[in-house]
Amino acid sequence: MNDGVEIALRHTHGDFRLAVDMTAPRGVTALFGRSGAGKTTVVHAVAGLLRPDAGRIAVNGEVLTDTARRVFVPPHRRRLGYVFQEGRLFPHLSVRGNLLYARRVTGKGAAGGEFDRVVGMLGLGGLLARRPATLSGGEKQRVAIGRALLSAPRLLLMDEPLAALDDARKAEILPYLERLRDAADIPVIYVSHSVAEVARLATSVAVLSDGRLVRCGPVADVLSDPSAVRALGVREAGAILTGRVAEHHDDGLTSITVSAGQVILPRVDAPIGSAIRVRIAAQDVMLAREVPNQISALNILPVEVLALRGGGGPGVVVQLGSGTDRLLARITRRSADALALAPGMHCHALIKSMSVARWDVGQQAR
Ligand SMILES: Nc1ncnc2c1ncn2[C@@H]1O[C@H](COP(=O)(O)OP(=O)(O)OP(=O)(O)O)[C@@H](O)[C@H]1O
Repeated sequence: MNDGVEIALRHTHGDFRLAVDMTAPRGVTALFGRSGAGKTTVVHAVAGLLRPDAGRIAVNGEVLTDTARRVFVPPHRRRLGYVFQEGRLFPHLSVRGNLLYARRVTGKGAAGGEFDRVVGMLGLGGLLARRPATLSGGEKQRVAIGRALLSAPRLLLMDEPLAALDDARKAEILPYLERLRDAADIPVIYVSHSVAEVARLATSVAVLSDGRLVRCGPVADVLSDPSAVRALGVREAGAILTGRVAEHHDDGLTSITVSAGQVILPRVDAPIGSAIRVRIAAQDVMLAREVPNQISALNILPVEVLALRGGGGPGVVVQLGSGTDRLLARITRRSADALALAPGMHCHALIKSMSVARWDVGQQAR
């Protein structure tokens, strides 16, 4: 059967028109867009909370909505797990009671081994006897995710699950979401308007703008695509470097082996050999024709200019090949002209170690 979610939708809310054709493969597909882009409308259509004017939605080949054939499976029969911004746990039940709730209602759901697996994956073992009122926001969200998974869904919908949390709680829950991404064998649709979150968690990303799909594909491809920068936001734009932890140094830095060499970052809390991904913001990358000497930036990677894209303003976005990864650099047009940057040219990308935030470094299974 088809692995993933096929979404073809046409819908009008007043002046707002949604027209989306996309596939969310297995893994985490981020639905990214600014406020009002249409993300929630897509999620509601998938959940069966909205009947689109026209469209077809199928999960692993099973049709849930098909307006042409008058198919509309009601929400409660779609077997989807739904995680909202707020955990929406039952206050009168313990964490264990909340986790087992879906099973009690549907009579289906996970068997004992699955319960233990989900509790282990989300680190809920020590919380099982507690009531929701005694949990932090991040803990509540982990319970909500566990409850959704234990209803044995064929698809997990997560609608900005971190939006209500402060940065510290977000940072605490992200490693669990990474584990979920790497362990889940169902597609996950994850709504977000944070590029940093998308870079950290997504396998694929669909970028929505004004009800239209601007770009859809593997996360590393989309985040390094200069034509997606406007929709992602120029200040937030940045590409993903993948690598492995090579060495932890005594001065609080960690060396990472990447396909084009090594980069040095502030301490990465992961064992030697761990596979990691790092978001490098486009505005933190400088370019040089020659290897500069006597410069404070610790990271100098050989790169090839792949494309340049300017807008109406003084800046240009340069897409760079760095070994098998891609980077983006956002520099002034004046600098691009002074360096005579052109596709095919080899130069050097300079990245300050300290410009990479802890939040921008994530772990992945491989
Ligand atoms: N039931 C409705 N009736 C009329 N207009 C609606 C309805 N639901 C959504 N809209 C409009 O459709 C557009 C898309 O809304 P939607 O909630 O899908 O966006 P979003 O990307 O999820 O935004 P946010 O990040 O703010 O939640 C908005 O202009 C919104 O006002």
